[in-house]
Amino acid sequence: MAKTVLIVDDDPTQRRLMQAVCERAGYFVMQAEDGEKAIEIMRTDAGRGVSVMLLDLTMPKMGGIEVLEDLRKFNVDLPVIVLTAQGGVDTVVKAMQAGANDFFVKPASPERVIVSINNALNVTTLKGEVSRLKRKAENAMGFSDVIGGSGALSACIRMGERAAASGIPILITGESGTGKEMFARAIEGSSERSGKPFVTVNCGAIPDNLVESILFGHEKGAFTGAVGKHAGKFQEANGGTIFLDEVGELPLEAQVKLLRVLQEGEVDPVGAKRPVKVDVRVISATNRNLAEEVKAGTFREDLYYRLNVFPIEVPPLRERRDDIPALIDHFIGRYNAEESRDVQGVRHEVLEVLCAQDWPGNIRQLENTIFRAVVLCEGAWLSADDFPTLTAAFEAAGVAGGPPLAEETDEADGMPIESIAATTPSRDDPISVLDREGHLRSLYDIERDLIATAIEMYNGQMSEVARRLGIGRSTLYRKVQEQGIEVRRAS
Ligand SMILES: Nc1ncnc2c1ncn2[C@@H]1O[C@H](COP(=O)(O)OP(=O)(O)OP(=O)(O)O)[C@@H](O)[C@H]1O
Repeated sequence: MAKTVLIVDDDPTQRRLMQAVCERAGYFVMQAEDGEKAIEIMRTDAGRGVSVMLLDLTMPKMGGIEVLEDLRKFNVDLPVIVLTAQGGVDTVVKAMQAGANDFFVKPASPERVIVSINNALNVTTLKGEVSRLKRKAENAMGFSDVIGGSGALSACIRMGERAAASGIPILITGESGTGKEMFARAIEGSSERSGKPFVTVNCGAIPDNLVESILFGHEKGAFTGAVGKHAGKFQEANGGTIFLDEVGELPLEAQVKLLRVLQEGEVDPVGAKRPVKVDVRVISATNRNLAEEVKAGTFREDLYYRLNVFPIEVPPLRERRDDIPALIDHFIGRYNAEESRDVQGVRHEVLEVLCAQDWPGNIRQLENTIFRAVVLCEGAWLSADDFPTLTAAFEAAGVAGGPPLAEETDEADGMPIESIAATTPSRDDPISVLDREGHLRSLYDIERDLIATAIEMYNGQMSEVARRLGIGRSTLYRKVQEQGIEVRRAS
């Protein structure tokens, strides 16, 4: 999703110029004609969508420094880039002291403006990523780290929040990669055990003969190879939480011992004379049907009831497709930060195909797909070419790869532009409202054809195109960007 820039300037010409520069780089734009209006916007819901502010320092009524000071009282994080007519050191120092992130002296080149905005956004993303990793390292992740607001996920989050408020044993079920461990971490981070140890055990990955010693510990010499005393995962997790992933894979003997830990709150290290008291919250997870395992005799019924006191089922991604755009945005931000890349988002038509996939490997698969796409991407927006494993899906949807969006220009720059959309109709082929089977085409498709036709008819004169279509130029640029209408300079 494109980020939004709020332009605050009392000069309408400056605002229009900046708007054109930002929109050409793929940003959404909001405008405020004075400082008071800017503060008003930032205090509303619309302000929450703003990612960076371009702020003129010299304005009547409320100057830029005053705006900054006011803003920092309720929003310390928003990156603010100040514009000044005079490059006096004093003014710049004052602005930086008031919390500006960067400055430039007017008139600035479009490249300078965009580099400054991109840098500010990259710093925000990096800060977010650092704080997420810090929370993870400190076992203090919360439900705000769980991305997605679909109905299916929200219900799960509400359950998780309730469970976090008590010490009740939780069984998280769901397909592989749906985020079961992430939920377990969010539960611990939202509970009074936040910041305490969080120990993950993949029960399916431990050899049968070592399960007991790894979970419950052993004394020196308890068995051949036990050269030293070992505390085991439960003692390691003392005071915090143990996450037993794939709990259905535990051998029956270990299941008996686990039941004892849950009932008595103590572990029996192998070869030890006395049990050891532990205070551990148990969260277990499985992608198997444990009730079936109980019927088949491979999982103890008493342990099943003990673990399954508070079940939470994390739905597969295909049942919460509404979450896909936000997850993609999140992963683009993460991999931009990790790989020092500057990908802005996904082209609209590409996003549609991504949302339509079933993602059998769930969020893990989506995450890895975005990681690879960010590394492959050569432009600012992820295109079909960046998803080589989904070529067939893009072909079936009629989505072509193609070069990255070229920089647009308009009549103000004295350079005509021409637009070529995959579906651009010619002038002799008026836009049809019906498809080949005689059914109504979607509004989206008709609109895209109309815009492409208008750009072609009016030779890329964007003001004229916008006027003819009866929409603002910023809306026109946004639609061109969103609808993947390729725009390139005429030769
Ligand atoms: N809601 C979410 N928001 C952001 N990232 C998520 C979300 N859910 C899962 N992830 C990410 O997806 C990846 C897989 O998640 P996780 O390991 O929690 O899944 P799992 O269900 O425990 O998988 P498995 O069953 O294979 O162990 C992780 O990198 C995790 O950070």
